[in-house]
Amino acid sequence: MSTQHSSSGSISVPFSATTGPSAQGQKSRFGVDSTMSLLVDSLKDRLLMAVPKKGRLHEKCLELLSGADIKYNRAHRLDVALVQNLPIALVFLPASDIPRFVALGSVALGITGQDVIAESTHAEDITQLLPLGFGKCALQVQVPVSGPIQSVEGLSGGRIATSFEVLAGAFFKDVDAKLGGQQTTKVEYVGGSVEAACALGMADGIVDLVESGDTMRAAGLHAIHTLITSEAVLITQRVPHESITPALAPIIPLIKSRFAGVLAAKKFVYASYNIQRAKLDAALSITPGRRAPTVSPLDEEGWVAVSAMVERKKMAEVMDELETVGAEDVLIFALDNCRVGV
Ligand SMILES: Nc1ncnc2c1ncn2[C@@H]1O[C@H](COP(=O)(O)OP(=O)(O)OP(=O)(O)O)[C@@H](O)[C@H]1O
Ligand SMILES: O=P(O)(O)OC[C@H]1O[C@H](OP(=O)(O)OP(=O)(O)O)[C@H](O)[C@@H]1O
Repeated sequence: MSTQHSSSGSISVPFSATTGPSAQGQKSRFGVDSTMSLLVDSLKDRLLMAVPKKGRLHEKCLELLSGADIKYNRAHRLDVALVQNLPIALVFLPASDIPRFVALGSVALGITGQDVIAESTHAEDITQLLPLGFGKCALQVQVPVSGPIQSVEGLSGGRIATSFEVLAGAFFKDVDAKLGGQQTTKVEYVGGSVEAACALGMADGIVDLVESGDTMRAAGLHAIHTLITSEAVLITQRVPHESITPALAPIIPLIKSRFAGVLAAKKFVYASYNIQRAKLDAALSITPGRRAPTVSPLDEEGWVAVSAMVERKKMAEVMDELETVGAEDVLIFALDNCRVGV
């Protein structure tokens, strides 16, 4: 879908709504059909938040919204959805367009990858509010495992295929300059399936994202340098846009705080156990809690109950150690949500 966007602070009307056939057959004098004009009206008092409409980040974003109790109905084919329980409208956009929409103030908040922020020309106008712990990957220079070139210096003067022409261009400009500036590396844009470029003879190396490395290895490539690492982040404008009224401004920290709660609930579990008071010090050194553990007397002489937050990834190890020091009735509870920061 092609989208008009403006820096006016209000969401632009999707292009198809102004030019395509009206769903209701009824066009306003501005050429916007009545359904869309109602939608545009209802956006006026809402904070706009951009969410990747497809790709690697989409599903994870929907899970995050659900965890943060952001409820909405998205009509079929419509890229705007009104949130039912907060004055927010979600705008579904390609991840790579979100930095621009946020930087220009067309939307107040957005979720996208740090890689596409770095690749955009708007990085300086964007504040990263919260890393979200998913969409983790690295932008790497890759070459054929058995090829003649095995260093970034060796690629200087050659051909590079990438979807990240800004970052790759700047990187190889630097490499060329360090080698005396006699040769220029040619960085060419490829929209997807970048890994095929070397095998097809159109590039000596590529710059692309790597997570598990499966795609890279399947193409007979390996990484020889990392340009940046990336994960999904919640972003806003560096200088808040005028459309963010005093009534809407508190929504930004509210969303950040809700998202942080969802992340913390995934990161921690709640441990509870009983132990003899004589063995308490040893147990507390295993479960110090985030601030301090809760210790309550039990209705049995010499025994206490302890509860504390424990990092989920250390859960099994902590249970083993607690058992060793004499803890009994060790229980672990998953957290649905919490507010403890991450
Ligand atoms: N393999 C991966 N593992 C984890 N995160 C990734 C991976 N590939 C991409 N990402 C993250 O997801 C973002 C979107 O990538 P994706 O390829 O899904 O985009 P897309 O919206 O489908 O765009 P395109 O139209 O280029 O395919 C990337 O900018 C990056 O932050
Ligand atoms: O290291 P891996 O876990 O294999 O992931 C890396 C792949 O993921 C991304 O592409 P994606 O599959 O999103 O599709 P694309 O090639 O169309 O961009 C990226 O461009 C790599 O191709």
